[in-house]
Amino acid sequence: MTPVKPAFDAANGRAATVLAEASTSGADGALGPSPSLKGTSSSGGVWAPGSGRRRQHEGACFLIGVAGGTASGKTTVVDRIMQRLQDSCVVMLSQDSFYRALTDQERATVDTYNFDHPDAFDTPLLVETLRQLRTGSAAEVPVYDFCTHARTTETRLVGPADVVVVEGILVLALQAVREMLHMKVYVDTDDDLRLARRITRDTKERGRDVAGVLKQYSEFVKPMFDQYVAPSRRHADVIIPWGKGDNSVAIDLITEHIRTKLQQPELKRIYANLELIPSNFQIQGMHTIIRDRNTSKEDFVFYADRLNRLVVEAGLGLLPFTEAAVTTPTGHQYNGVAFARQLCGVSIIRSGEAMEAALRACCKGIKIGKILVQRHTDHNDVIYEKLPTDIAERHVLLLDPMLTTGNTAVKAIQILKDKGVPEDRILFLTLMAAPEGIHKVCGTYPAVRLITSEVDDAVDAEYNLVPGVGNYGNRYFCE
Ligand SMILES: O=P(O)(O)OC[C@H]1O[C@H](OP(=O)(O)OP(=O)(O)O)[C@H](O)[C@@H]1O
Repeated sequence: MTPVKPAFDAANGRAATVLAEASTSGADGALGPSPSLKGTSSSGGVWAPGSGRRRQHEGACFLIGVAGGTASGKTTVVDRIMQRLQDSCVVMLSQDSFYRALTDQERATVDTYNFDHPDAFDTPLLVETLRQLRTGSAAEVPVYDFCTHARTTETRLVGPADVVVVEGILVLALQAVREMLHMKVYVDTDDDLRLARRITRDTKERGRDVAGVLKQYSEFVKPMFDQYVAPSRRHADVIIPWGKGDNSVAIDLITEHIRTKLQQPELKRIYANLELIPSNFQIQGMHTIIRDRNTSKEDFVFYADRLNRLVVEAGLGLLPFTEAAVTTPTGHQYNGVAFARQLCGVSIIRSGEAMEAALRACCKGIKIGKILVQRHTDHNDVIYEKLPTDIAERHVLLLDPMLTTGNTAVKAIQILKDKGVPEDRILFLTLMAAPEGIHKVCGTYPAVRLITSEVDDAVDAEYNLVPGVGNYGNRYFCE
């Protein structure tokens, strides 16, 4: 195992140089690489500029995949992204590092070996490496020797990192890799331009002749591009048109998105459908009171109601609106918006009913249905439900102050879906949520929006929130 050297010195612009090395030694759109032309594995397509600096953001890291055809400009795009993220710890991985070692037979006929096919890569190892980096750990990356077409005995330790950028022709084409990525980028460059660049690069930098480049291009690179790389474009979140000049607008948008994500709490980075109400001392103070075992029932209800109101208002703020202009008493026009109609609430019995007053206070005369489900069973045990008959036509504010394992919420949401409510019309409102519950709800229903005022630490062995609030229903209704 060899720790990656902190090769990045952004201040003097070494980034581009190191990336170029990585690219040269890699087999991007490999043309049945001639060993002597592939260089050594010294850079191995692994670049870890951030390894010499401390992570700026704790927790899981943000994974970006950059795909595109051979000579499309992937490494330049990665270079630009990394240069703009100098204040974070960024690691670049090349898919080329994960080439499978050739068998003796494949090595004997290496000129006809298809380096552009998915089978050429050790995808399970790449996925496992990404999984480790994604959870905020370091990972050992294989070092591929392009002369012998085998892995060396060395590995390189990379990460932990705030951001990992993995580039390669097939990173969006391989489903298992794609599913690891938080952001998928495709570099879209005209085919003729790519071929021209490829010929120039391989003849000037790798000593090939034009006929050889064209032969391999037509036999392997182009067919694999058509079959795998080009179709993977549809999986991209961002497609960057990349021609002769840099597309700095696209790079700005991508890096701003990454910056935003890095500043967000870890769960918010993972789930776009999670809405965390921005914390302040008022909110923390109210949570402090309701979580205190010595708080009286009267105070518990008072401050829980205040928090409920905040969560309800935050949920209402996510509903669609229409433009509306009104005239003020002094005759001036005010250009505003009109609320969405067709709402209803659904409370999960019993604690969810404690949020009804807050919803009624915000939405006069709103219809509120009820659901009671059995907690912690493998079955969808609906014990009771009473829902508005036209619920499928409404936006639904689902109320429950505590999200623990997420079992109850998932069952309640499934009931709403079974009644015909589209997922994207369901807002789940809660005061406090455990990470387990957030994973369960946001992961199971990516279009349902989950709004919470605080994220708790965990769930204990008795299925209580940690630190939690105790038995919310008892404290609100009984004690
Ligand atoms: O995410 P889960 O692990 O499913 O747990 C969450 C459920 O637990 C609480 O109800 P509780 O069992 O305390 O019942 P109550 O509301 O009737 O008091 C809470 O109000 C949720 O309904």
